[in-house]
Amino acid sequence: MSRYYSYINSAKEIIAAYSGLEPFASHLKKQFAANKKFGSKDRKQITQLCYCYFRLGRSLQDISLENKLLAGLFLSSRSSSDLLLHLKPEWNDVIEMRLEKKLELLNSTVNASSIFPFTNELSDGIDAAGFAFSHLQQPDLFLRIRPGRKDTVLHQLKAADVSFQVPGDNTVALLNATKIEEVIMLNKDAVVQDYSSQRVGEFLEDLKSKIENQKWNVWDCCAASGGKSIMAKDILVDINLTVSDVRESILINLKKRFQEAGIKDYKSFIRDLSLHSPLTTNHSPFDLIIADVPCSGSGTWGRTPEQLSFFPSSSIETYSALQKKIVSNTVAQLKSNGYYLYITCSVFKKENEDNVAWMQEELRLQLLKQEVIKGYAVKADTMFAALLKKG
Ligand SMILES: C[S@@+](CC[C@H](N)C(=O)[O-])C[C@H]1O[C@@H](n2cnc3c(N)ncnc32)[C@H](O)[C@@H]1O
Repeated sequence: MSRYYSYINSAKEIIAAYSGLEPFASHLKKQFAANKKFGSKDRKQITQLCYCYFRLGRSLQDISLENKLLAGLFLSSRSSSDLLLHLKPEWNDVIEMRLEKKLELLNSTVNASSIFPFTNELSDGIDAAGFAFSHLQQPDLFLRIRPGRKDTVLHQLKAADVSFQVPGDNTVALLNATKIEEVIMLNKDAVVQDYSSQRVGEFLEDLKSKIENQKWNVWDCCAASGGKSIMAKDILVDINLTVSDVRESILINLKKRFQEAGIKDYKSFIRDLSLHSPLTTNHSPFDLIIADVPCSGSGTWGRTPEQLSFFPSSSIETYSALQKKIVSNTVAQLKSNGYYLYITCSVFKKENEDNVAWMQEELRLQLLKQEVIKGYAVKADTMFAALLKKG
C-alpha cells in the first residue's frame, strides 16, 4: 500500500475513534502518542486530512469516508499537495481554482447549512453563506502589539524572515504554524490575540474619554489567562485591576503571563459566578466589569471544526442560561453609573442580542452600543460585544 493510502486509512481510524467528548486536538495527541510509528511528516499529513474533513461539517454524508477526506482536502487547500497529486491528480491540477468552481466540479451539494447546521440561530447581520464557507479555511494567528513595541516587533519578524501582514495599526497576521514564541518576547512585546478579540478594544477606547480624575476599579470576572485584562491595562492604563475565574489552573497561567507582561499590581480570586453568593473584594464596587463569558465558541469553530459535527443544539440554551446567571450575579458589584462590557465569541443570537435585551429588561441596564465583530472575511474569529451602563 502506498504511504498516501496509509495516511487515508490512519485518518479514517482516528476519526472513527473520536466521540466528540474532548477537543479533537487532544484526541489526536493521544492517538499519535499511542502509535509511535508516525514520524512528524506523517503526523502533519494525517492531521491536515482530519481537520479538512471536519471543515465540511455535515456535508457529503452520502459518499465514502475516504472520498470525503479527499474532498475536504481539495476544498480546503489552495496549493498543491503530494497526497492529492498521487490519489486525485485531476483535482491537484486545479487546486488554485475558486471555491465555487471546485464545488461545481465535485457535482455534490455542499451548502451553508450542510457545513454550519445552525444558520437559523445566527445573530443579525451575519452573512450565513460567507460565515459557513469560511470554515473551509484555517484562520490566521494574530498578534496584538503592545504600546510602544511596534518597531521592535516588526524588526524581529523581519530579521527572522517570518512571513506576515499588518491588517490593523497594531495587529499582525501570521500563518498558523509560525513558531512565534521563538521570534518575539511574547506578552512583553506582543500578545497572541485574535483580530476580532483585539477589536473589542474599540469599546475600551470609547470608555477612555469617560475616565476623569479618579482611578477606575475594573473587574475582569471571567479572566482566563488574562487576554482582555492585558488589553484593558494597555488601553485604560492607570486602573485598579481585579481578575477572577472559576478555574484555578487558568489563573496560574494568568499570573505567569502578567509577570511577562510587567503587570504587578492586581487582585485575583477564584469564584464560580453562576452561584449566587455574597461577594466583596477590596476594590468593589466597580466602575467597569468586563464579562467575557463562557459560551458556545461558535465564532471560533474555524479553529475547532469538529464542533460543526458534534456541537449539540441544546447547548445554546444551556450557555445562554449560564451567561444570564453570571451577569446577574456580577452586575450587583457594579457602581451606579458604572459600565458593563459583555463579550462572547459566539455567533448565536440567544447568547448575544437576546441576552442583551434581557439585561435591559430584567437588570435595567442601559445599552450604549452592541456589535457583532465579524472575522470570517479576514481569517479571524467572529465575536460579539455590548457596552451597557447601570443607571
Ligand atoms: C471566554 S473565556 C475568557 C477569555 C479571556 N477573557 C481572554 O480574553 O483570554 C471564559 C472564561 O470563563 C470561565 N468560566 C466558566 N464558567 C464560569 C463560572 N461559572 N464562573 C466564573 N468563570 C467561569 C472559564 O473558566 C473561562 O476561562
